[in-house]
Amino acid sequence: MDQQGKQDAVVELSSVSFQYEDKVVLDDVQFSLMKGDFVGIVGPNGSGKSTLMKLILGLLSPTKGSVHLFGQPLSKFREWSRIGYVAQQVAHGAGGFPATVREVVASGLVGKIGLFRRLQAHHHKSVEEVVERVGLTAKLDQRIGSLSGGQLQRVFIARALVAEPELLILDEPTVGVDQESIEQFYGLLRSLKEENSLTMMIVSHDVGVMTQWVNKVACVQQKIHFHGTAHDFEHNQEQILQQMYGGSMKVLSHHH
Ligand SMILES: Nc1ncnc2c1ncn2[C@@H]1O[C@H](COP(=O)(O)OP(=O)(O)OP(=O)(O)O)[C@@H](O)[C@H]1O
Repeated sequence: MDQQGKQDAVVELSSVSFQYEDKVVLDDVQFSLMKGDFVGIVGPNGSGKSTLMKLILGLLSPTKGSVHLFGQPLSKFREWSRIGYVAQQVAHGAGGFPATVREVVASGLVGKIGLFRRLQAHHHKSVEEVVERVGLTAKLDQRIGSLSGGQLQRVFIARALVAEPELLILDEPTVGVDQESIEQFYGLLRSLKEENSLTMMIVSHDVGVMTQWVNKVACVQQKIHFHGTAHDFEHNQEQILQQMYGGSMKVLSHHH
């Protein structure tokens, strides 16, 4: 990659290997995420997708190779508020949790303003604006336990966005969300991405729907089996998925 290319890389993994004790999970992986990309990560269960994300989030360090975030090596990187993360949700896991939408979204500011500082008026305003943006103003002071799976997911997106990250990483965000809400959810992600010039990375098992919305796809199974445009993925997907899933996978495509 040339120098200009490197400067535009939000994430860059060079020859990265990772193993848990004696189990090799990622082997000599090259992966880059360029500014403005919306990348979908595809791979069978246990193929290393979450591990890849944890390496990018600095939760794990590579056994070999290097990770660069916004052009800086992982070991030096401190600007974690530039990265927003929406973790995998256990469907309706928030059931009895007593916090309100406002409180959960405000908790996304902790990394930026510190745990024990009080929220200022402009922080409250940011919370209200982002809640409005995800269409939940009417629920602002309701407990999250009373929300549907799709609404809850939007609360977690708002929490990740309130600190104004440049990179948003989503792990299986559509689990427990009904089909109609999934389409709306991707539509919302796309507009948020455009409005905020976000770079996004999403892991989803729902390959047929996800690949309709992203512009790049990376297929992970210990190695990166494919890393290219969603268009090229779509044209070669039978072959790519056959190679990764051994023929046990059928993809249902949705066209808009
Ligand atoms: N803390 C750990 N200690 C040991 N092995 C682990 C640990 N975490 C994950 N693994 C193993 O590493 C491999 C890759 O796991 P990873 O969670 O990255 O896969 P994944 O592609 O995200 O899977 P899924 O689609 O099921 O979420 C799996 O075989 C898993 O069992």
